[in-house]
Amino acid sequence: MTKFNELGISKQILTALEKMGFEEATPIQAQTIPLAITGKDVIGQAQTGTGKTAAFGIPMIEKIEPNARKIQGLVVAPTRELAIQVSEELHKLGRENRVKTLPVYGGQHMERQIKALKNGPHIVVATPGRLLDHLRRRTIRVDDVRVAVLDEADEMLNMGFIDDIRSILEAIPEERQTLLFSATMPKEILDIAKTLMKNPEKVQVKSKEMTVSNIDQFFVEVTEKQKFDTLTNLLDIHVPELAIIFGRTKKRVDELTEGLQARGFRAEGIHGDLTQGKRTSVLNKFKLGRIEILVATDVAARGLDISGVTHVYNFDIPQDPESYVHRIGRTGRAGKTGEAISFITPREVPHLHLIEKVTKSKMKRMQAPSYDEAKRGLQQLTAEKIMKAIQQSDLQEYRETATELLDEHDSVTIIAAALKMMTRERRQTPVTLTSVQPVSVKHGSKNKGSYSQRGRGGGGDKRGSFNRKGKQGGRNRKFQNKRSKSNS
Ligand SMILES: Nc1ncnc2c1ncn2[C@@H]1O[C@H](COP(=O)(O)OP(=O)(O)OP(=O)(O)O)[C@@H](O)[C@H]1O
Ligand SMILES: [Mg+2]
Repeated sequence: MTKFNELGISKQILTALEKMGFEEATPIQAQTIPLAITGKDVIGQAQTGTGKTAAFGIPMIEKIEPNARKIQGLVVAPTRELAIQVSEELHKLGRENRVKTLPVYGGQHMERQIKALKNGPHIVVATPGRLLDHLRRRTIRVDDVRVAVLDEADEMLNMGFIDDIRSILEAIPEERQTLLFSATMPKEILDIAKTLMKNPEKVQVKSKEMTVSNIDQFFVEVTEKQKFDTLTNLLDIHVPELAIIFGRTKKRVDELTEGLQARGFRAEGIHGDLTQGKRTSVLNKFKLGRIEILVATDVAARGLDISGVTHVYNFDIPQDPESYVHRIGRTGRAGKTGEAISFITPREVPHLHLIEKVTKSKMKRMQAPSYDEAKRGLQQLTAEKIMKAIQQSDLQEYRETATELLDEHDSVTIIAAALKMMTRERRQTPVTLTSVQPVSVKHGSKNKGSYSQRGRGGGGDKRGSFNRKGKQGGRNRKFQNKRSKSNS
């Protein structure tokens, strides 16, 4: 257990941390902050949701000279939503120092962005494509950048981004400090990383598993055709506060979203083909709880920190074990608990074992629930609504009719009828999705079954004590626990 004031952090940031409700440093923060404050290049690897943002954010803010209206810190992140989130967290950390942060990402108005850049931000958090655009147009100057961070570093150094990242880093003066963070760091990516840094120190908060121990991991074996009904059954039984459902493709996400909406769930989809306005509004609705289900491609797999996500469903199992680690890491953050449920078709069983092997974790088998179990789950929900009405509403004007009904039938019959009327029969809306091919372990690689172009991930970290004032989410815990136990 490390206090922040033992880490050589300045007074203003300590005040900011206090205001954010952070009481103790997490292990990755305790181990990387003092090192990075001395100016060393650091590669930091620790499990999802363990505070890597502040681990690089605090040393970066320490290096900012607020009186100089120049970009002194640059963070590169793989998605727009993550850039926005990281920028917000850095803003909170740097508030007492009057550090200005700006997210810069694609899909935003170029002119507006250029104007904001002229306002003199100290830190820019950018997605690679848009950042390169600005560098080419000379609308961003990185000559004064002292600290550069690659968040989700293994993703940023992967095939899709590596050339952009090289160009970006080449534009920054060589005296810079470079910090790389991620929950996963496959060996070959680590080798590339070292070529971009100066004698980096690798800090790996070790643990047995790559995944977070307070996420309960399950798999359900289902045929492709059974997947959707199984999903809605599970949702009715689990009653997530907020859930993320990952689908393999954009089309899949669209179809899943429509299907869930047709069955009466408050669900919306997010993927790369939507306009930025739509992406932002869907994510905001989800954060506010106006929708309870976010259906997503891997665009939402990394870094996003949304409190209240109690369940992650892999409707389609991901190709890469790393992707599995990041996806399920959208729950069980900052010491909270969560559940991850992966759907596996019979042909994908070997792939399941590969993921388990690489991540060094185990998924427990969960039986696909029956429709009757799901209906009981739904009835419980209706029962909760009735209990709430008893507690919260004035029922006086309904009493007369109620008494009349009781003259005709016994109370159980009347309540059963009321429950039936208030409970939606999901299966009355049939939904058929376009089938997708099962994921397969690719043979002929030295890795005993490699997956896509990436390599194997390394270890993870140990979750340390994680104290934060604030609420633990979850609605109607009592009912939920009872139900999930009987079904998992
Ligand atoms: N010392 C702390 N005490 C309490 N809460 C913290 C602390 N540090 C960070 N947090 C909170 O924990 C949550 C997770 O942090 P963060 O998003 O930085 O995790 P991460 O390690 O980057 O995860 P990922 O690998 O998914 O990107 C955030 O809500 C953050 O504000
Ligand atoms: Mg992160």
